[in-house]
Amino acid sequence: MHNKNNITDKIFWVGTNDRKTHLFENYWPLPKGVAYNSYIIMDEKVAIVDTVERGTMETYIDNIESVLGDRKADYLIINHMEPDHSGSIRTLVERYPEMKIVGNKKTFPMLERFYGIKNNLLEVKEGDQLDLGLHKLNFYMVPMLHWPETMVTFESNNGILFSGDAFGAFGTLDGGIFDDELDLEYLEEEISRYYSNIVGKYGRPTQNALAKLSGLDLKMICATHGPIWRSHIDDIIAKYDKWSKYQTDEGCVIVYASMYGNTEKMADNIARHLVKKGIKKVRIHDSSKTHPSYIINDIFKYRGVILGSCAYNGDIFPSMETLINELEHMAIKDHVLGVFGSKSWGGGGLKRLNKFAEAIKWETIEATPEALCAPHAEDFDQCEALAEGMANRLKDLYK
Ligand SMILES: Cc1cc2nc3c(=O)[nH]c(=O)nc-3n(C[C@H](O)[C@H](O)[C@H](O)COP(=O)(O)O)c2cc1C
Repeated sequence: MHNKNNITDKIFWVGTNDRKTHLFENYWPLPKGVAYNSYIIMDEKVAIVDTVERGTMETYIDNIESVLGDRKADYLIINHMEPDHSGSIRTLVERYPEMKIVGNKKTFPMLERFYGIKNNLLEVKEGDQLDLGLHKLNFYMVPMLHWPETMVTFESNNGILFSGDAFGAFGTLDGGIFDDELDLEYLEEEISRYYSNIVGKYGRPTQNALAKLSGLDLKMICATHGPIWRSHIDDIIAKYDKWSKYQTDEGCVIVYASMYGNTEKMADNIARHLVKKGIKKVRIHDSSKTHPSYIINDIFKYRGVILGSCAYNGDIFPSMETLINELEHMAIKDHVLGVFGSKSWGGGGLKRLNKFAEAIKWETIEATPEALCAPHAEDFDQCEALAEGMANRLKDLYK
């Protein structure tokens, strides 16, 4: 690394950008890549905070060496054991065998099982402090944000929170590392998509963590992915608060599964009536074309959700099955749901959507149109009734 990335005169970003990987966790698309952030605190004692995914390890080791020079690392702080952050631990341990590994009681069993490391451990618990000299590291447990062992590290002299995956984002750090150096408009969708898909299931633990950290005087938030927050701290905290309370705006996400266009026609008809009835923010997705991560991200934004599927071999169309499985698994709360479908004989799509409605326990709209082969006038009347029910409910909720 030719440029050292200073955060303060003694703290450095030594992370890496990954523009090669297509799918994060082998599932979530990365159109704008992802950064793995790691930090070094240079003091009487030297501490490294988190590591990077092993695929970018060579760059990472160069980055570390350009900051450390001949010095050795004294501590490695592990806020989170997921392999995109722990993947380089074994290499660091080989390089700095004296280095103490700092984690909590849930960190170390994972460290042993993943990497066979069981020596030189320093266990910390809630409220413990590690003194590096000028820098004091304070540890807070934030379980299930988004793993059981997750903790955060607060450097109290500079007001810097090393937050692990909390406040993270997809997207590489292109030329800058701070929020005010980067184009946040360009990254906006990647910030919310990271929250909704990676952290989104854990609304309650996120709320608990926000309450716990609310007393800290934060000057910077250094997450393990995405920008370092220093100019928009209040904004990102407000967003996390809103998202983790499942608060949404007036609007409706329509998702359809359609092979030959009949179910799609119904979706378009419903959208038209929604807009006519004053709902401006309408987003339509084809479940076979759009990855669930983008649909889930929209569902985290808007209160209304309308799902429609054709019947397929006695059941629902597979791409819609994938989406509703994921919604159920994530247990997203507080939406208004409408469902519709199409069939040519015994059906299957709408039946499955009705089962989903029971399981997810969202408020539902009464009209549930189901066309036989192609939608006809009476089906479009039902589509209008569904749109009207949704629009009225949304207008009522946001008046
Ligand atoms: C491979 C295949 C399997 C189907 N399976 C069923 C079924 O099990 N039950 C049913 O009622 N209709 C079934 N259909 C018919 C479609 O669900 C129906 O024609 C529907 O209107 C298609 O909607 P679309 O034009 O949006 O794709 C099937 C159609 C295809 C092509």
